[in-house]
Amino acid sequence: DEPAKGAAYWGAPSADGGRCCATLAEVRNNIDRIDRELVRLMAERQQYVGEAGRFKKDPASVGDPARVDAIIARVRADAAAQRLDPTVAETTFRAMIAAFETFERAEWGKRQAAPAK
Ligand SMILES: O=C(O)C(=O)C[C@]1(C(=O)O)C=C[C@@H](O)C=C1
Repeated sequence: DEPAKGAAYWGAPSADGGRCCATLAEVRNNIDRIDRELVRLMAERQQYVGEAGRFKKDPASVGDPARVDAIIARVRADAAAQRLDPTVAETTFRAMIAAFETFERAEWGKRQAAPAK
């Protein structure tokens, strides 16, 4: 694939300073690269979420709406500063945290069933 010579028609600079993308395959290669990084970071996040569960007295205490609100406020501000649509950021993080809460509750239950020696 040859790179596009000019900026994206919808505004400059586009992705990679207007150098990307001449083809849909080029767009998707970049999305795949970014997704691999996101998965790596989510795996690291999951380890800390599991740790957080050690400080909760029961599975019903796993969810902490005040903490979630604080995360969302920070994420929206960070998103705006980095030109990520804040609504995309909030929707993604709310879904991610909900999934991690389910994970954290399950881990809590596993620890009860098989406590560390
Ligand atoms: O900070 C915590 O207490 C967590 O358990 C982590 C986490 C998160 O995924 O960030 C998950 C559940 C809570 O609702 C709040 C935040």
